Amino acid sequence: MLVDKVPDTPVEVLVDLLTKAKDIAAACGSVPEDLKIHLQKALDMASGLDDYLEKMTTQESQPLAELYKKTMSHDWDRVYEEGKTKFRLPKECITGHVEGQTLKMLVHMSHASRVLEIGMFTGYGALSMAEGLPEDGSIVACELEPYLKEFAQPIFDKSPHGKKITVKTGSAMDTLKELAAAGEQFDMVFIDADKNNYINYYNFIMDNNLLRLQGVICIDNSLFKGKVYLKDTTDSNGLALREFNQFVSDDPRVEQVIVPLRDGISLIRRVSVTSERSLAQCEITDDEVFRGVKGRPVLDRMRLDGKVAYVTGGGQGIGRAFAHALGEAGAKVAVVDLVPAKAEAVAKELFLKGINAIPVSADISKPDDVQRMVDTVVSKWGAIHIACNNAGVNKNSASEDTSLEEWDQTFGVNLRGTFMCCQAAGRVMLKQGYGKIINTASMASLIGSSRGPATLHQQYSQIASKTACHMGPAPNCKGQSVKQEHAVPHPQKQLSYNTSKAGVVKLTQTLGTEWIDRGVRVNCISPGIVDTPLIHSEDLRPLVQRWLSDIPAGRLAQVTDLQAAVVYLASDASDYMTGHNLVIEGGQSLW
Ligand SMILES: C[S@@+](CC[C@H](N)C(=O)[O-])C[C@H]1O[C@@H](n2cnc3c(N)ncnc32)[C@H](O)[C@@H]1O
Repeated sequence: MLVDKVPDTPVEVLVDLLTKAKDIAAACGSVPEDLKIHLQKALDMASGLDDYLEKMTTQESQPLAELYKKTMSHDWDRVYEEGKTKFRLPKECITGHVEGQTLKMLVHMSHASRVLEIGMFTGYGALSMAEGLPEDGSIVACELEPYLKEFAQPIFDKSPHGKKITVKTGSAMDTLKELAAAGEQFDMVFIDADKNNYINYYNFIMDNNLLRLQGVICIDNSLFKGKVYLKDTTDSNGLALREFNQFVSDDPRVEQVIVPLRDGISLIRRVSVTSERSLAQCEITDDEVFRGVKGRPVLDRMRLDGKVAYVTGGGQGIGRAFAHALGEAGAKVAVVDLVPAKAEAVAKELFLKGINAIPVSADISKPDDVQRMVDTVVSKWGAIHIACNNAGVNKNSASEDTSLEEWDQTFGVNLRGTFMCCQAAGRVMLKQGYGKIINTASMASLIGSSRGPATLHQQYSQIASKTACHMGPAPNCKGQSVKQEHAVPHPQKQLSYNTSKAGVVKLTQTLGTEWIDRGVRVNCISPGIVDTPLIHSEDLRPLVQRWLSDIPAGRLAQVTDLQAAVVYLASDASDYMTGHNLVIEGGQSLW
């Protein structure tokens, strides 16, 4: 702790008072030794706290360290005397390391993507929060003094996170009015400016819905050196904060806690509008639309916390994306793949992200492997709530040349294998009285091949015969709905694949209706052409242009385009959906 500092927090005031008391005691011969020892212990206790917090808090980034140094070494009195700032700004205004890290973590933990700061000073808090934001997150920082924007900007520019910060100079209240008029909303608001206006900022934010549902307001200096609770306080800022804290504590729209970190940080959370206190004040239709089903707003109903899932073909491509999506939504995930190393690699990725995951190797065309997979998951986690049957193979050949071997192999995995997985997982789910099965079908279930000019057709047949891949759907063919004279040649000839995927849809529809009354929903996802490394091979590159011309969305699907669908179908939000084929193909099947 800096001894020459003006005491700025309750602990610093305490240290100051204890130091003075200790010095007096030391100078006075009649003070009992015990009292001196206790004074020293109290001083050690108080003076050690901030240093310890400082040391144990994750080190600040280089740009933040630079910003702190630049702020502390700047001659703020001179700046004021030269008329560059309207007010004399004490360098102690800065939030600093521990508080900056706290703000950054709050941004992270609240999953905020839009932040509002009222009172930026040299931007330490703004940059700390920016570091906690996702790449496309943003902060609006309000600051009265234009000089401070110029001061902070060069360091913002050095940080990869600086571009997330927009500084609005001028009166914060004017900026708030501007933001409200533009319909802006924020996930987190940090109020750290003129203390006597806190109550006005707070009320304006709440009354104009500048704070999102489930948003958080953080208030700096809410203990104001202890003056908020000391009886002899006459300081106008201390009194303003005291009144503010009381006002928030009585406000039925929110709940709050004051964390005694540094000079106090209040955390204020909008409570659900469905709280009895709030409801008493207005007339509303009090039903599940208003309150949410079981009190859960729609996005919460897509959470999968506590659920157990497996994903076959989880070692790469679509299956890997599904495994990540289900895990991110809260499920434990068994990553199943034919190739043990692939299952292990993806399970490891999930584990690194804090998701409980296990690898399972299984060939889903083999009944014993399928049963072992299901038994492994049940013995590990006691249930299967989500069965994601995604593994598949794709082979290409002209129908007149398709061998029975190719047909059987394709059906063995895509249809027979998917059936075996549905049956084995379904038996567990029927016993549980609950389950979500999501099969991967394909756009191929909807559309068929069309013929182009012979030369192109032959050329593409050769190229496309190399598109066979083990997992997930591969490129498909022209929609039946398109008249032949407009048809653009589509090269892939994959009768067995198309037919097997049409079978997956029928399997899904049949199981989906047969099992729904026992709590098991069965749906499938039909992806269009998915952008995989395979598609970018030299051989296949010429085909991509042709495919693109048939996709209204103007691009191939990314595996991430499919992730929300699997989470939705795995969640309670889709409980009334069964036997459905959810087609995600950028509109291709409609052209
Ligand atoms: C305590 S400092 C902010 C510290 C800052 N949050 C940080 O992270 O270091 C308060 C800032 O609020 C600004 N301020 C005071 N009154 C204001 C107002 N009415 N509108 C906008 N900014 C204001 C001051 O110029 C000062 O820079």
